[in-house]
Amino acid sequence: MDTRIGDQKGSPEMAPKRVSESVTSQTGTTCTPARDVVYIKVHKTASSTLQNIFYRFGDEKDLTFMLPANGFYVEGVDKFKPSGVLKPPPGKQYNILANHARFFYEDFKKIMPADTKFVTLIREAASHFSSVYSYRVLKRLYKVELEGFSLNPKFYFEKYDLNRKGRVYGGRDPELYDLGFDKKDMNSSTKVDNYIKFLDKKMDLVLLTEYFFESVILLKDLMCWDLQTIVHLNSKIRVPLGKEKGANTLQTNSTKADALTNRLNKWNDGDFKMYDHFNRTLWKKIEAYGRDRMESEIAELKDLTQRYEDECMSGIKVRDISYWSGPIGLKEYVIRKGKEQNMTCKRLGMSEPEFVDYLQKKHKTRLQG
Ligand SMILES: Nc1ncnc2c1ncn2[C@@H]1O[C@H](COP(=O)(O)OS(=O)(=O)O)[C@@H](OP(=O)(O)O)[C@H]1O
Repeated sequence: MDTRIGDQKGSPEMAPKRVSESVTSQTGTTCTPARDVVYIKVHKTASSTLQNIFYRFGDEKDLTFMLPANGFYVEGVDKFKPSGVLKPPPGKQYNILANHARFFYEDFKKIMPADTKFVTLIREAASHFSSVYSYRVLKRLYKVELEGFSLNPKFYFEKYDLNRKGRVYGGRDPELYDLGFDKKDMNSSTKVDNYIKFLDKKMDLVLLTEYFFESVILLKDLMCWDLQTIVHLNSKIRVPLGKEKGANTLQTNSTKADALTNRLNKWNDGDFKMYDHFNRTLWKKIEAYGRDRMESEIAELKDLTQRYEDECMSGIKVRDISYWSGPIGLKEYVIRKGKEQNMTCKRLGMSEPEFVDYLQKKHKTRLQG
């Protein structure tokens, strides 16, 4: 396999493969890379790390993204709002949705090509909730720190959140909410169970944050992609700033932390159940894929990623987001001098806001013909 870190403008052997080119796997089977995908980007699940993979793939191949007309969110709280997204260029159909959007299966199914794959990424419930609580500074909404909230979540939820309407939500079972489940039904275990069954039927793959490497290898297999496509650098890694270090984050290795985790899991019992279900299905898929094969591909992916990082990046910087999200920053990458025009490096190093802005501009240029 040619793993040179190329630039689209470089010599032919360095150019990324055309979409229609087939890929031969290590087991010798041949397939044609899929290019139509709806990725439901659930908040705080490492979703930006995964999004960068879809963005790079689609941008390299000049595919058509379903992009918000403004900002990062595909609008629609109860139903999809077509006016909130940029239209496809004349004669084109959308290929990829990889922005935050609630899961409106029927609407997306109608607009996307027939062979579209549906995928999502979810995270273990308690650490997810704690990440959401910190990032969205939910102590401002609930007027209490995470620990206090966890002692009586129903009270705070019903007082401050139940009747609020909005795309962004962190009250109870936020992952199920992003995946389209109605927050008023969170109390019904039958409805939760049925919704998990529905997701199981509609999703071609549910990735798990905690097994990110295994998950992206399965994604590669589902999409018939090569290893380069799933190289990734981690995005939105929180860096505490100032003296509030550690506030509202889930500490590990203490009885107090275990008790908090248990309370958060209990409160988010829908997300907990959903994770448990898809944890089992993921491991079945890993077994079917072959553990040895999985391990060796993960090792190869890690090596390759390290090569990309060494060749493209000279270090990291911290984007201060304390103006809205409390005293935290997000880790971002600094492109090595001389690599600024190398599209492979540029795409890999772009943060979500930079990439969305770049894709929106590119899309609008295509709309003008
Ligand atoms: N590869 C990989 N594996 C495991 N965890 C990872 C990975 N990449 C990012 N992260 C963690 O994901 C959190 C950010 O999630 P998102 O990118 O979904 O955030 S956002 O919704 O787009 O704001 C954030 O978690 P918290 O620090 O707990 O908030 C990141 O540290």
